[in-house]
Amino acid sequence: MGGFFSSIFSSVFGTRDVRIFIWGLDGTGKTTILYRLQVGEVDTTIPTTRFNVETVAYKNLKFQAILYNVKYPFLAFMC
Ligand SMILES: Nc1nc2c(ncn2[C@@H]2O[C@H](COP(=O)(O)OP(=O)(O)OP(=O)(O)O)[C@@H](O)[C@H]2O)c(=O)[nH]1
Ligand SMILES: [Mg+2]
Repeated sequence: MGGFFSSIFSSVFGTRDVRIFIWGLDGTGKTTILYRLQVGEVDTTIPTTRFNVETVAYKNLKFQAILYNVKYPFLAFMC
């Protein structure tokens, strides 16, 4: 799934600066999507606790991504 979405992002966003919110259960490919855009192939990922925010530069696209693991209560995301 990570590979699929990284292809979609690169073709849709063009040159605009955007902020995206990616949410899903653990192990569903959220971090892989970003790493595929940043470094290409992805060997291993470290599970994210609650959420993390990353700035990604890919070709002429720069965006900020918030990765949120929905197994944690939403209030934990706000803290
Ligand atoms: N086969 C396959 N494996 C994938 C794909 N995307 C991710 N994975 C694998 O699924 C596992 C979990 O991917 P992550 O990107 O760490 O998942 P995550 O959603 O960030 O997980 P948390 O950080 O725990 O919330 C890794 O071993 C990835 O290599 C995909 O499109 N195809
Ligand atoms: Mg992750």
